[in-house]
Amino acid sequence: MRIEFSGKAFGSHQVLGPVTLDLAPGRRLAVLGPSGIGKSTLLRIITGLDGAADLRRQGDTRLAVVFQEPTLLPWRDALSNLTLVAGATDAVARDWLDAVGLAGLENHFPRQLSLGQQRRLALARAFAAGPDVLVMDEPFASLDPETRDRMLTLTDRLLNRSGAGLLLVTHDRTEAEALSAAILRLDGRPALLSAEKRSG
Ligand SMILES: Nc1ncnc2c1ncn2[C@@H]1O[C@H](COP(=O)(O)OP(=O)(O)OP(=O)(O)O)[C@@H](O)[C@H]1O
Repeated sequence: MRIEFSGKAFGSHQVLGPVTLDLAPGRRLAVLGPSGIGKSTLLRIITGLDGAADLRRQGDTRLAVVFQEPTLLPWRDALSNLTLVAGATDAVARDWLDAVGLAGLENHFPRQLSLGQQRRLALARAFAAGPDVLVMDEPFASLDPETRDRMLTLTDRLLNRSGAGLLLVTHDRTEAEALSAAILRLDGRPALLSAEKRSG
């Protein structure tokens, strides 16, 4: 899917310049840039949570989004969080719960799960929706180093298993590298995306 728009302003503040971005299954991209540059704004436009006047989408690519906070339904158990929100069948939901190490916890409510388990549930939910591209907004921020490394390994494995592409927004280049994502820098005023040259 190609996403194109000529810019995004809030009032007189021109945050983003022209953007052209190609997303596809199997293609892994990471957007890096300083705080406040417009990374979340870019992601909100791509996922349709925010608008851009002349936004054009070519191609039909299903996106699933994982935010920094797990955003689960508190009054539904783990299984229902997948079947209701992702629209997965019971069998598909159980399979993804198993893949993230939550087998046996299908009937636990989010508050009965640790924060790490809640994040894995949110990841399972995203994959259970069968996306072509997984979109992640700072999903590993605020995790302790060990949990972060486990989540990175798990995400990499699930991306391989599903064949989905990735669009990751992060401050941290080691996360992009751990997921073998090509790095796009978002920088300048208004901000522009540019591919980072690989050295060596
Ligand atoms: N709804 C809004 N109304 C007005 N200004 C906004 C709005 N959303 C974002 N901005 C401004 O747009 C700029 C980019 O914000 P954005 O949250 O996209 O940055 P970011 O790169 O994601 O930052 P961080 O890495 O700190 O999360 C900021 O100057 C912010 O104040």
